[in-house]
Amino acid sequence: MSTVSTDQMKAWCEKIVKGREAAPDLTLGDYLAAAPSLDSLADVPAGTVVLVRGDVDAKPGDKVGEGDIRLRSMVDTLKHGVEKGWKQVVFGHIGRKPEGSLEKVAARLGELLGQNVPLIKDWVDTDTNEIKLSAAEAVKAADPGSVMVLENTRAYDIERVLWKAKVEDLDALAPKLAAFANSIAEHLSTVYVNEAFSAGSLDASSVVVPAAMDRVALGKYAAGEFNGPMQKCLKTDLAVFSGIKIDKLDDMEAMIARGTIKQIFASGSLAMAIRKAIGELDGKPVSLGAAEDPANSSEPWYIPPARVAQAKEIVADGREKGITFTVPCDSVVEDGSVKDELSPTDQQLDIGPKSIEAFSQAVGAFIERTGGKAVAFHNGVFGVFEDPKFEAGTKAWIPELKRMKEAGVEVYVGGGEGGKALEKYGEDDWVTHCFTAGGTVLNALGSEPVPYLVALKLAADK
Ligand SMILES: Nc1ncnc2c1ncn2[C@@H]1O[C@H](COP(=O)(O)OP(=O)(O)O)[C@@H](O)[C@H]1O
Ligand SMILES: O=C(OP(=O)(O)O)[C@H](O)COP(=O)(O)O
Repeated sequence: MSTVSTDQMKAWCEKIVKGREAAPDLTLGDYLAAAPSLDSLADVPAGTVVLVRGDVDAKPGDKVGEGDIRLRSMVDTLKHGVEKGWKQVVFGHIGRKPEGSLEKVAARLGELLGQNVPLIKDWVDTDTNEIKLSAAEAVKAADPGSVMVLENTRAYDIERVLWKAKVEDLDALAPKLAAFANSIAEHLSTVYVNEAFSAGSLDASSVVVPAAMDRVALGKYAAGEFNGPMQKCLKTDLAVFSGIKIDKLDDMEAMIARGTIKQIFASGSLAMAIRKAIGELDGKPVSLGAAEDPANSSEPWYIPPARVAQAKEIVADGREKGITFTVPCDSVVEDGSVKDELSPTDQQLDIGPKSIEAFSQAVGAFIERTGGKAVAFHNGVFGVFEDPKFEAGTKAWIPELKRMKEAGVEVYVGGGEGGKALEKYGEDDWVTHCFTAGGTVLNALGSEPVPYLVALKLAADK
């Protein structure tokens, strides 16, 4: 059994927390080449306990097929383990809060696998961060070929301690994280599979537990997504960035640097930074309204001056490379009215009708220019689409994806809210492929490595 010392854990976590900074030259391809495949575990004998970090953040509906796409993504890997006679222990998070339960998820996994999938509710001693012996006994007593689920990892603080950790915090955190990982290795297993494609946060179950494992592997679904559709997206011609997370500008920069993008559509709240940048470059000042008022600096839609400066560099550099930028020219504000220019108190919550028309025309021009021989990647939503008052931009955009696909364009949709909008306003077959993950896809295509791939590489390199 592997045991990780506190110093080793500290060094491990430092690499995880630093991400790209720790290994600036590594690409997605390097991480994928390093991550062992499920087939590499062919010699693991029947009866072995195998940990599966699962993509269990799902809300199963009444029927199979509803709200369980991430659970279905795990079926091939889990069936493989059942056939091998492994005792598989699925663990992972549901939602952001500690209260979420995996009860429905375990039941739906049972339906998908055609076998009883029990939930082990109480499995970490919160004083010591070690595995409770009752949970270890339950796993030991399970039959070969069984599948169990451990209750929501985020119920325990240890799962979340790296989320906001800085390198200087690691002295205090390393002993606790080492205790957790070592206890899992001692009482559950040292064989670990990651089949949690969307779990891109710094959860201990994704990025720390591999430190104490003897064998690790990337699940079949995740490997297929990274090696298949993701590779197409790495060569996208058109990138659509939308939504509220302004740090997507970092990903835009990284994608542009890869050299294939010829056209960018920016929409939603984050597009305001690009719109202002274009205004400044072209001598036509643009107001961001409430989004540029420092009084709102703690709001998720606040756009700091540094982001406008970054957007200016992106646009100036992009134009030199021949990239065209399409951004909204009007906005829907809080009271539902449409404005070309925002007053200092207006908050932009959707794009207006002129912008909808402009994006549609730009899609037409893209299809004409490429003859449909192109790849398009879409991320995010064009407004607060959950509220009918602010859904028009997103609702009108989704059929444009269908239009592109029908013209021959390969259309990929990053999961997250963009995926939800496709579900709400379109059909699966309107696009070539919709990912089951939002953040992970942007990490893989953008500026930061996918944390769990970093951990699998570190484990494989041990
Ligand atoms: N002005 C806005 N434009 C777009 N989305 C917004 C805006 N204000 C708030 N949002 C919210 O941001 C979320 C989508 O943005 P984001 O989280 O960046 O997308 P994703 O989850 O696809 O990465 C949605 O819930 C949306 O309602
Ligand atoms: O829903 C998820 O990702 P997504 O919103 O990026 O698609 C994953 O469960 C990750 O969730 P997290 O962002 O709470 O770590």
